[in-house]
Amino acid sequence: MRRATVLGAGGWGTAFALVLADAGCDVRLWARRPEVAREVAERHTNTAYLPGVELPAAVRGTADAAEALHGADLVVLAVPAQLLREHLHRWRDLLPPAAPLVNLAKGVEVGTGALMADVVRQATGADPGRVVAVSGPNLALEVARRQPAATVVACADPAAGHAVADACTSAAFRPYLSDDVVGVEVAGAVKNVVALAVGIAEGLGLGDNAKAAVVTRGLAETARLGVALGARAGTFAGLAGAGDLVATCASPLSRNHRAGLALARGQQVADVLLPGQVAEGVRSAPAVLGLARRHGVDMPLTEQVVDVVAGRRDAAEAARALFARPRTTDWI
Ligand SMILES: NC(=O)c1ccc[n+]([C@@H]2O[C@H](COP(=O)([O-])OP(=O)(O)OC[C@H]3O[C@@H](n4cnc5c(N)ncnc54)[C@H](O)[C@@H]3O)[C@@H](O)[C@H]2O)c1
Ligand SMILES: O=P(O)(O)OC[C@H](O)CO
Repeated sequence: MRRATVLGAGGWGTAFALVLADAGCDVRLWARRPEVAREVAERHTNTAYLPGVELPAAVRGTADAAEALHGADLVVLAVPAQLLREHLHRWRDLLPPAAPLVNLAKGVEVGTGALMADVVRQATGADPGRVVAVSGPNLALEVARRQPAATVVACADPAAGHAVADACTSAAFRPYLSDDVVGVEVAGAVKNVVALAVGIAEGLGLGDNAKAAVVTRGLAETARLGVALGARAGTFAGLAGAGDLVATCASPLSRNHRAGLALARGQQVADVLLPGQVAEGVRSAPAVLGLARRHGVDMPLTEQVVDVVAGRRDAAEAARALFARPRTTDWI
């Protein structure tokens, strides 16, 4: 039995811990708040993030990072994107030297424009072959309820990718492998921005044709950015690209989708999230746009989302501005 440590006990960290346990791993789940760690350890639940879900006995909760990381064969990072670097600095000396470091966060770092795998490498000094990204259409509550889901495990080193995929393959969770870490991470980060745009379109009552246009043009600008950063275009047609967009943009479970709806209705994003929950697109959107501008990539949807989130432009005006753009070519 492999020993896995999940650092971060929000919705996805906890659901992924359940998947690892179902796949036969012995799992330590680190929670920042001692009361969450205690609830996981004593009652096998994390009701704040995954109501109605019972965790397997093989998932053990702790608020002590040293205890969580001792002897780990696999380390899963499940903290929000903007908090990843500072947490890794804190944990650096506790990380087992050879264990793969698996990032679950979907975002771009504000200030540096770094993708999460770069943050992991920079903050830990880990070799790129040890850094793994897991991303796909994986709404945490569905995964925790063991509703079937597929994902992408991306790593520059196929052996590390296979080891991580083995550790998280269960009857209801099916990983696909990739070596396109940049593509998988760009797809995951930008889909949150596109989901905000879809939520905004829905909140404005624009209809399904408009939402389909936002999803498709959103995917086109995601792929443009990814390719400029060295990703393969095909990655964006896969689970981490089109797959995750379909799930996130269609589901009321998506926090980014709900946040977009709130913005269109003039509500605050915080009004539609649970305390401590994150809608990563809100913080990452300006970082995505900054990255795109540095690489000369046009991202008109992201540009409008950034302005709406910042309160510089109202949602209806943003939709009109997109329709008033000069005609362009379909894909990509
Ligand atoms: N929830 C999903 O369905 C899902 C699926 C795939 C990927 N993800 C990604 O996984 C990452 C983690 O999301 P999640 O859904 O597990 O989180 P969540 O939104 O359910 O909870 C937020 C997490 O951040 C922690 N947190 C909040 N403020 C903090 C602070 N100041 N310092 C330290 N920790 C703090 C909370 O304790 C909690 O663990 C995100 O990047 C998200 O995009 C989420
Ligand atoms: O709830 P969201 O919007 O963060 O989306 C969750 C996952 O990323 C879906 O794959």
